[in-house]
Amino acid sequence: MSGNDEKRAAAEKAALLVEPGMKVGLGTGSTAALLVDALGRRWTEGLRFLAVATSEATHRQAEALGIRLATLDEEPTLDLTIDGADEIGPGLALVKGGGGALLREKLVAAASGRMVVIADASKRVATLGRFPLPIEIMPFGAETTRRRVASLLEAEAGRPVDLSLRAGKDGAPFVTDGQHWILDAALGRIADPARLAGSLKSVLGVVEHGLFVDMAEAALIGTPDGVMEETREGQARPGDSSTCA
Ligand SMILES: O=C(CO)[C@H](O)[C@H](O)COP(=O)(O)O
Repeated sequence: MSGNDEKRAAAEKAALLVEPGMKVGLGTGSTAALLVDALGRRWTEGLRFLAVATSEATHRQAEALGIRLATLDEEPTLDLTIDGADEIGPGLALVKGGGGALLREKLVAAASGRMVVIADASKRVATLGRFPLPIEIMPFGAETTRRRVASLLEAEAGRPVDLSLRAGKDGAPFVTDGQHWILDAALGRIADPARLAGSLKSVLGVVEHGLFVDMAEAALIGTPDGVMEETREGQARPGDSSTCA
């Protein structure tokens, strides 16, 4: 089974969690795109629900499939958000933001009764930090913010941390849907995600970071042996989407 097959299997399983009349947050990224495709097929078959997208890209995809969409301001309370992740660590702590949508992803997940993560098996890690941590910052005074973040991370890691401004395809800074920029921090290991999350939030100029702690309730992870469901408490079992509540 390839990584893409694993993503697809997890996404198809998660699509079965959506029930008639639900208000659903739709994530961003290649795994979330497979979910939106699966939900588009369910919509064609007659399932009716309301969706809030976590990015302009997901909004466009869902709109093209005919799925009914609202903004988070129109629907500030959602039943369920299903989203991908760059890393899934113990307690379902996540690193997200590889696709640059972390701010809207966090706002939508926080407005949801539950968040379910979908991913291929490569995303499961014993300790977060192998994937560079995205940190969304204000473009104004970006260099001053970068220096503040660098000194915080150096103090946390006990060594200088490589902190790069994410570039878009044209080489200019990558601009998020919220018109912000992103720093990617190569931490290697995040010993205490909750503590780092709190520290980063207090840095002037930081808009948001890609650590999602105590947000995901369950993960559906595609593996060569099928989709495994993991809960925040760490129980893993073969995925039965009907029990993923
Ligand atoms: O956080 C995200 C986007 O901001 C994505 O969920 C994350 O990058 C995973 O993407 P993919 O499903 O393509 O591996």
